Amino acid sequence: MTQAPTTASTREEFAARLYGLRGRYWDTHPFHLRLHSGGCTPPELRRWVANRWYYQLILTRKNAAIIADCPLPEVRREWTRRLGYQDGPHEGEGGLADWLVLAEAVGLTRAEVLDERHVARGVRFAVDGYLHFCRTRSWTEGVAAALTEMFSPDHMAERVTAWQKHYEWIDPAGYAYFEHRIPDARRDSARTLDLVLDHCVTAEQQRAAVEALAFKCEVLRAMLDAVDYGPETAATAGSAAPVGTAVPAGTAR
Ligand SMILES: O=C(O)c1cc(C(=O)O)c2c(n1)C(=O)C(=O)c1cc(C(=O)O)[nH]c1-2
Repeated sequence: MTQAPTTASTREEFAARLYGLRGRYWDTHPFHLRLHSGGCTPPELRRWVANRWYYQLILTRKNAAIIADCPLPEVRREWTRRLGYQDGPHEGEGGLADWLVLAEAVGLTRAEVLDERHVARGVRFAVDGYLHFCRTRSWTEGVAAALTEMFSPDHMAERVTAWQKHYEWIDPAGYAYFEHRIPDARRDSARTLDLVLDHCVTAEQQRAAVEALAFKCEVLRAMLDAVDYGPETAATAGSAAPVGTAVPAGTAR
């Protein structure tokens, strides 16, 4: 890792340091590459969707933690908009509801998503780690961690195109989440970057912000490592192996 500067960067230099983490974003993780090239089986695609649910679930809580630490009314007012995004104004609306529509579109039942039976332990630890980070670090670090949003719109758009091409069996109603999220993420990420550039002005604050974004990239990649590893979860560990995963005796895994 390159050494952080000991003096504060200019606004432009600091923005370049944050953008410099682009290569660590999860779009180039081997699982995403396979997913977008049509190489995933239906159960693998379902596993991705069921595990991402766990990430969606903590977003409102981590945003509330950021607000709880922030002493500035103008920032709190702005970040508060995010609190309603996943939960929506009413039952059946908002990001979580859209994610459940996606889950059904790929062949999962709501019950098996809601009871988290497919959530891999590595996904749980990574996502819980992100929530813990936002609860215990400064609000500026929490906001900086959300800057993966700068990299996400193009990746989400590519996902929709790739899935429509390679997985025609997915019900198109499932794409509502991404259709809503892509324009919002484009708009929000520009504002999030301004907040970080405006409020991280010392060398130490800027170093912490860059590290927060790097940490978030690791959280996302760790989630995919766990999804890629296979279907074992707390619900299946120690019980008979799920169909199709049995390893013949004497075969190294
Ligand atoms: O589908 C994706 O690839 C993707 C990535 C990310 C991200 O980069 O963290 C988010 C989302 N989607 C998303 O839908 C979302 O609401 C979101 C919120 C945040 C955040 O950290 O505050 N990231 C993301």
